[in-house]
Amino acid sequence: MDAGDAVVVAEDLRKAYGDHLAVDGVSLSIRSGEVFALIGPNGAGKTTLIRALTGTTRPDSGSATILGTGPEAVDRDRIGVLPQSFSPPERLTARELLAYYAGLYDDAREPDTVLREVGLADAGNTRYENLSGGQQRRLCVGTALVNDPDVVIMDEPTTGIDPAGRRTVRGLVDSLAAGGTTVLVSTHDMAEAEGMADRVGLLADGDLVACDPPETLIAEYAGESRLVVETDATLEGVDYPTRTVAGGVVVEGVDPTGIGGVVAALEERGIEYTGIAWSEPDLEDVYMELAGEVEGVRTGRSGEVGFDEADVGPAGAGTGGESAR
Ligand SMILES: Nc1ncnc2c1ncn2[C@@H]1O[C@H](COP(=O)(O)OP(=O)(O)OP(=O)(O)O)[C@@H](O)[C@H]1O
Repeated sequence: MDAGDAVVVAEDLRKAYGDHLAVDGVSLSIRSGEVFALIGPNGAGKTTLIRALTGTTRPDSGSATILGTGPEAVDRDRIGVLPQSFSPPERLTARELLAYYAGLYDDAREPDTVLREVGLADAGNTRYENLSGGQQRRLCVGTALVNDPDVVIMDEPTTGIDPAGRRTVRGLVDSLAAGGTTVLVSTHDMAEAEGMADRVGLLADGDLVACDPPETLIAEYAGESRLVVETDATLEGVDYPTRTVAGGVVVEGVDPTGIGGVVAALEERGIEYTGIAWSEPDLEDVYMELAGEVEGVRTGRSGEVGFDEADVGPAGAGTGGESAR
């Protein structure tokens, strides 16, 4: 990447709380107009990294740069930030609240335009405290966009927002990026990250363990598309490698044209099954491959990760007591 093109830059950022290293020497560079999604387990360091990048926490070492300057010196008119925890004045209506934040900038957008964008056109006169949790979060997203920023940094913008609202936010991010805005978001929604981001960075234990376009990560870490047969039986005589997981058998290396052959083999051998599911590798598989074991360690249940999560994941990921890494 051309260094001059970089809009948000972390260089060897490090931040510890006591003896816990929350961010352990992270370097990344987000270019102009790029949508970058940060993913990773709870406590991985996403918020700490975002706070260091936006100047709300001081890193112990390393540097953060936004639009060519330190976060404390960046032109506030050019940046929109949505923190993970954000408590705006509760007694203001949605419209008043956007007008209040708009008033903090030299140049700002019409509150009603922003209300429409975040799907709150009908809630302009409702006090913040009387909005639902998801509506409040939508409004908070709006406050980050009210100054028409060049760089938008949002920590879990869609947490608490319903599926249709998530699509709205995703559409917003798409149109921001189409207009040249640089966007950094953190999210626990893998489909959202995969769908909206040009690049995804996965943080685990304060380390940026992977950072690439979603399709590159999927090709590298997510394994093959696979067929999951829900059965108690073992599958003999199927022309593909299989592995038994909780609740069924994963048939690997089948392409869609091979599904019929597998079903025929099951019928021929009288193998009972309750369902068959086809699964394409996706970013959730990447997550489970690179960070899935964290949950097993935390819960003391390594190797017992649920069927939906790891068992339908890449070959060898989190099943049968194997390490996910
Ligand atoms: N102000 C703080 N004081 C002490 N420890 C902190 C503080 N902020 C964060 N931590 C610790 O730093 C680590 C990283 O936390 P952080 O909030 O950055 O994680 P995260 O990836 O954003 O998690 P989540 O997905 O749950 O939001 C955690 O172990 C957390 O307990």
